[in-house]
Amino acid sequence: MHADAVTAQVVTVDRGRFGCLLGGFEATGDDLVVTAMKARELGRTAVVVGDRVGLVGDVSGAPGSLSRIVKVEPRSSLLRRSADDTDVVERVIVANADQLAIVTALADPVPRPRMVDRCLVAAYDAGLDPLLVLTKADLADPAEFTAQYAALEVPWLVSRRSSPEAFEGLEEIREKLAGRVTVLVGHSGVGKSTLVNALTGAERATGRVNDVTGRGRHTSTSAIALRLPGGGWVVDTPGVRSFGLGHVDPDRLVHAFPELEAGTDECPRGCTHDEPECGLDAWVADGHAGTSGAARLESFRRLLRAKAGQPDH
Ligand SMILES: Nc1nc2c(ncn2[C@@H]2O[C@H](COP(=O)(O)OP(=O)(O)OP(=O)(O)O)[C@@H](O)[C@H]2O)c(=O)[nH]1
Ligand SMILES: [Zn+2]
Repeated sequence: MHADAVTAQVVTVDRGRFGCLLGGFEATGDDLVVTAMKARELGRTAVVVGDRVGLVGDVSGAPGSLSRIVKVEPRSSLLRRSADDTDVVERVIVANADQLAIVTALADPVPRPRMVDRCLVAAYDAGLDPLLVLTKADLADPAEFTAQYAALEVPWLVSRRSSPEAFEGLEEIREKLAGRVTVLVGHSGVGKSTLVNALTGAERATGRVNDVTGRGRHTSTSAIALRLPGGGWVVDTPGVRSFGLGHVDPDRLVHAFPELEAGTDECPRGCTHDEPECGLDAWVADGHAGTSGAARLESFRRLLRAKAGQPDH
């Protein structure tokens, strides 16, 4: 069936219309993005940015042309979220990414470690390598923040504005993103748009993918893929404002806290890790989880409670 389908990869989703890059992310040469809709035979199968798809029909990309997605290839990874922590219904955001860059400002707005922890859980759940990108290092010293994640061994990079138009740290960030598909998530105001513009700027000037995908017109979109001039792709997530974790099994939550996970050997059978008998308090008190162990244990327990629909205490 559909042996003649043309291979493409989804770069935008907008109200039932999918922007599909012919040849996929690896394609070189002139990018041709074709507009497509889902074929009826796909039923309720979700199609998201990053999905590798098969297209039939008009794949000319001519204005007004519309082709049909008849096939969605198996995914190597899938970034998901739920509407809130008690909602088990998941929404898929991005398929086939390699890396999740959690963009956090070091000041203005102040970093929110619990939000970072939440994103780390989403990364581990999705099978993506986490990366912390700390912006606005011109306003605050990164040392205090990075100390909190020292025990975790999550790689981190820093950027700082050195003049109204120039940023330092971009080269290291480019190197880390080169050849990979990286999803960027971050709270409003952390400088994510500034970063995306700086990273993809050269490409934008020559107007290729951005011309076709027209970022400005897609303010309602949850994700959009943009080519990096040095190879690789970034997926911006302007519409993702929260990371509900209702779909993540509580038993798997602890994997996102590797410096705590080893301590669960000391727990009673069936421990919820939020009860007086839990072995993690002693594990942290003995210093096994580093200097930020207590804060991370508190963060872990807040997530457990949020998932159980319990208020924080
Ligand atoms: N001092 C300083 N300011 C920065 C830096 N990066 C970005 N900003 C500023 O921070 C503000 C927010 O940046 P944006 O890029 O719009 O932030 P955003 O994360 O995309 O926020 P939304 O557009 O609300 O999603 C802007 O005024 C930027 O000029 C930086 O490294 N240092
Ligand atoms: Zn426990």
